[in-house]
Amino acid sequence: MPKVLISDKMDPQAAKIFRERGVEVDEITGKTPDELKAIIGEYDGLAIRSSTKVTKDILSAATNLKVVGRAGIGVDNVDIPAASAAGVVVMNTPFGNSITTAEHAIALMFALARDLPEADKSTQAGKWEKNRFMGVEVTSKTLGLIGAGNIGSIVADRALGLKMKVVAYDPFLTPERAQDMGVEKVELDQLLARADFITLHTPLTEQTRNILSAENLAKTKKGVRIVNCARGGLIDEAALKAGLDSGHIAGAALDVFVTEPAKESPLFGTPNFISTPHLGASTTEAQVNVAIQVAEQMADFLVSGGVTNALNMPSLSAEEAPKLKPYMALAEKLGSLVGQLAHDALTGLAIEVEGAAAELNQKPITGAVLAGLMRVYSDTVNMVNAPTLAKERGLDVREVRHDREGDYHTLVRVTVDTKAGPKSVAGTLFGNASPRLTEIFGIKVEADLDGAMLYIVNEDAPGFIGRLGTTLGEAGVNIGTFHLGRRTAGGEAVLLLSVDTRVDEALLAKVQGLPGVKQVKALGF
Ligand SMILES: NC(=O)c1ccc[n+]([C@@H]2O[C@H](COP(=O)([O-])OP(=O)(O)OC[C@H]3O[C@@H](n4cnc5c(N)ncnc54)[C@H](O)[C@@H]3O)[C@@H](O)[C@H]2O)c1
Ligand SMILES: O=C(O)[C@H](O)COP(=O)(O)O
Repeated sequence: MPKVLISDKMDPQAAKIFRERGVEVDEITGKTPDELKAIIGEYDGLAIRSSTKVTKDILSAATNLKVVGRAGIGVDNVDIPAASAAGVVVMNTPFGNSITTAEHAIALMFALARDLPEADKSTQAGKWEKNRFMGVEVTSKTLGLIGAGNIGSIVADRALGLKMKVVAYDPFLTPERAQDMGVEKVELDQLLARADFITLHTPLTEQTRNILSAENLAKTKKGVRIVNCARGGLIDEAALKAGLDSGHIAGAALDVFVTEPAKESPLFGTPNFISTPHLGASTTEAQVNVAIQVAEQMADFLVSGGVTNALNMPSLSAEEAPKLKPYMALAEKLGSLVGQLAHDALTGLAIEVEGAAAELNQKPITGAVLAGLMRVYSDTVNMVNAPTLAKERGLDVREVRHDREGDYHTLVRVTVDTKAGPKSVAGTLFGNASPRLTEIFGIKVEADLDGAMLYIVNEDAPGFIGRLGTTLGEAGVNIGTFHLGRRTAGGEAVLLLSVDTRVDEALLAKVQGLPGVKQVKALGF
């Protein structure tokens, strides 16, 4: 039974779903990094929000970990390259809290427009300062959206409903999408110059860090009001404070800070500054949504291999997973075979599918080939880290899908580019379930690739098989299965034997010494 740790506060629906789906679950929140490190080795899955930091150090102790599930959107608290290198899938729930966060941005915009927190404080202090608070309308004002993805587009929709004009800066926003959204796509400088309100909705990346820098804040319209419900670090907090103090910025509302929890900040106490403690996603509805989604996605992965919303692996639905499973086994065996026989000076490889295989999602097949192939270099390789390892080695990976009838109802072929030219192996599924090799380096041979095997290339000549059988027999090695193929009668032949005991170096040398033997190699699957 797979075991998951929920390490941040999550709606109880998550634990309920894990248990219903046959996953054991512990809910232990508030652990320090050292405490988490001490227990993480027990778990196959880790379900988090934004508090738990999944660092390289934590991952180094996570010896059983297969998946990190983020009940929410931002994954900047997860070291994704380190997770990928450790073969851990990282998934999030990209839509579950979008409406809630967009509503928080709109709420903060209104709070700024009418100075609601301060008005509330003064009223409850018995001051009744009716003449102190003079707000602004949002109707007909220009809202500048920085980032027009899921949340930004919901904010735009709500703002248009409030009769605002919306301009958006997002380099990935197409003109067609902007038109559909009813917003005007602009450059950042135009947005800064025109917006009465600015809301930020981008992830924190090297491109977006300090996107509202001192220089950019100076380009904003005097009296601008700024809302950040995305990520701390998008705004230079010191420059924001200076802009509020000088009166150039009429108000700012931050839900997120460079350092969280933000127990102190120069911004605290600044007039016209409002803050909330990273509450963007904190509604009952959003928390139920993300808890259900993360538990379903993680359980799908741990129980049936389905992959949804992964950031470091292609998607694979829970319905596709069982169909693809035998193909992934075949692909991994073919990758492993070429890896064991032809891994020297590889520059690239092509993975071709035809027949029934061509109707499936090819990405998991490619991932499995790479996992099998890269295992020659590292025994901690799996489908998550294999593509990165292949990239690091500069391998050119090509996927080809053939729309043609071949000799087999379904076929996967792996061709590696070697110094000696392309070398190809192919395989099919017997009974749609059982992987079978059909061709090795241009020679037709039908073989199971299973357990300990011997690969022998020899000259096709009478008496060889007898001599080989005697040599192995005298060494106490029992032959399980025996598969033979040849290029031409009397030409080059290939033998694939499964053996019940490991063939040691001394015996390999003996076989290599038999007349007509060109190559001998012990294989393992
Ligand atoms: N405060 C909270 O509690 C809370 C809740 C949910 C999400 N968030 C955060 O809100 C942000 C947006 O989430 P989303 O779901 O809309 O993400 P999204 O991926 O759907 O949208 C992000 C948008 O930013 C755009 N973008 C990327 N680089 C850009 C750049 N350099 N300049 C301008 N635009 C750029 C992308 O093209 C994309 O359209 C994320 O940082 C997320 O972590 C915060
Ligand atoms: O990216 C997100 O989903 C938000 O920042 C929400 O974070 P939280 O789950 O800690 O509330």
